[in-house]
Amino acid sequence: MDLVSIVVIIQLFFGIVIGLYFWNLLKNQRAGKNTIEKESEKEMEKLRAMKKIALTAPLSERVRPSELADVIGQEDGIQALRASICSGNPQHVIIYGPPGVGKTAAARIILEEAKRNANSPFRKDSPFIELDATTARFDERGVADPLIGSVHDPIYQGAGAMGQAGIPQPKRGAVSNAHGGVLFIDEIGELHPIQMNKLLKVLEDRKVLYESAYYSEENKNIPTHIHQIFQNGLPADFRLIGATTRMPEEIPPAIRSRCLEIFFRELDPEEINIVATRASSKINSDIGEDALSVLSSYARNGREAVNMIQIASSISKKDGRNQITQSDMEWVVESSRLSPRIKPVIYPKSRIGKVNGLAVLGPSTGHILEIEIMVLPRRENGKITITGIAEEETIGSQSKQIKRKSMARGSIENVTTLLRSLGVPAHEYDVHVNFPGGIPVDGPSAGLAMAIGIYSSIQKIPVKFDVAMTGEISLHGEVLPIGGVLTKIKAAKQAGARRVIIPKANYQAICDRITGIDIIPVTTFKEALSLVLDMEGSKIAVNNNFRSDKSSKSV
Ligand SMILES: Nc1ncnc2c1ncn2[C@@H]1O[C@H](COP(=O)(O)OP(=O)(O)OP(=O)(O)O)[C@@H](O)[C@H]1O
Repeated sequence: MDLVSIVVIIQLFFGIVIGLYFWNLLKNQRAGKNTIEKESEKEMEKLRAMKKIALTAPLSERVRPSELADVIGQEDGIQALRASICSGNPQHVIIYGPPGVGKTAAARIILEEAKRNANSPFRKDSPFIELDATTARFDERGVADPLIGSVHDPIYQGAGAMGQAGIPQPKRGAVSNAHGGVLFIDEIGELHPIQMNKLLKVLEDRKVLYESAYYSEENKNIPTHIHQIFQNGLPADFRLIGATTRMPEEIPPAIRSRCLEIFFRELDPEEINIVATRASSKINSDIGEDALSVLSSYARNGREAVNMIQIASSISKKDGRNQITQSDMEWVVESSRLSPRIKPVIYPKSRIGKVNGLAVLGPSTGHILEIEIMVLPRRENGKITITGIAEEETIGSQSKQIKRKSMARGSIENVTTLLRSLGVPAHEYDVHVNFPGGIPVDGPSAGLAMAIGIYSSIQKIPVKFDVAMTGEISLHGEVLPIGGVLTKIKAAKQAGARRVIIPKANYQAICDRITGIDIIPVTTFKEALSLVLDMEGSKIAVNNNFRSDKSSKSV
């Protein structure tokens, strides 16, 4: 055998070995593919079977408002939402409000309403993308970010054909999915500060810019669309609607300044009843007045009302009835351990050292705040005790927080100095100011009420029972503006006050439209004093006082 034949045989041998190797590889690949296909077919079968099973939709879904008119009691908020989203130039929006009062419901409907306006930049197919900030977790390395999107680098397993070719692949996030439409972020106040900063950048640029160490402009393997995305960004031009149960001060100022701020309020019992009646009719149940009255004294919001109806109707239907009775509802209250909704009302009699202050709880819920003050002749230096307030408060955003001494405490020191300067010897007394009711009060807006209360206690003149008041007080006796004045006026009216004293600087044209309560703007403490002291009651009070407390000093 010559050398050539040997080489040919060796070549043939290696040819056969290599051929067998690739044939085997191909066979394995085919077998693998077949197995995957078979496996996938089995899983698809299971999925199809799962899809056929469906329980009835929860009542909360069946009664979800489908148009804005179905959202009860939020007329002011909805008007503002319409103005900001349905115009020819829609704005970003943040909706503040307590839980379960229709924020999400209204946000879900508003885009459809905007599309009906011929001048709206939203198109018929503009998307509505929803994201819950409490679950939108992200990876600090940018591997996965449901809000902004991320880059799938070729180092990751399962990067597919592109990954094997060393190509980084941008993955769209909610901001790009919402391009041309609305991005609704529920609980926007819970967004991680890094995500919030990235969102601000997207709002500014109206596109998302991606980076990857694996991207190179020179890489000819990278497809054109990926070059485009890395070089020009991925479009993300949308209008943001954020919803939050937090207070405006807790939301980063940078996002607030880019958004129109809208407030949804707590529903009152009559509105809760409307939500509940609609919910029961959706499930073909009747509900009587007495059952409704139990429901509305416990349900604090629309969601709670719907849930209570759902449970009560299950009980009645189990007994073969279509009528939800009072005892069904009482059973729901009892078994769910619900505590009654307290409706604060003013005390019906003028008293010394008792003043109706006003507070805002949460972003848009007002409360009447009975403040009680007692003065006793001082033992030493004139002690000031203040109870029922927050001892210190935290201000700022998640990224930067500052703790400071309670402003209510600081404000009472201003009050006693002011009273001394007006010739009222507050320093000759130990003063105790109490905010009963278990709500930790804070902020300077009770200053006016405290000053009136201390004056009343020292001079033994009762404060009119049907007047409520709010305002910060300066050392020179000016009544300074405060926040949430409209919410406070409504709370005063609901509690039965006939007059409400507010700082003049807070008076707005809208106040003229509020009926059922006199709104009196003041600029000074003295002005307020002349309006709220019950001089009629004072003679009786002074006489009583001398009988009961001979040791207290008369001034
Ligand atoms: N003002 C309302 N009018 C009619 N139905 C309401 C209203 N508020 C709440 N509901 C009912 O309660 C359900 C929950 O309301 P929704 O999710 O809109 O509240 P939310 O304010 O967004 O609360 P959260 O802050 O907890 O998300 C709605 O689907 C609806 O059935």
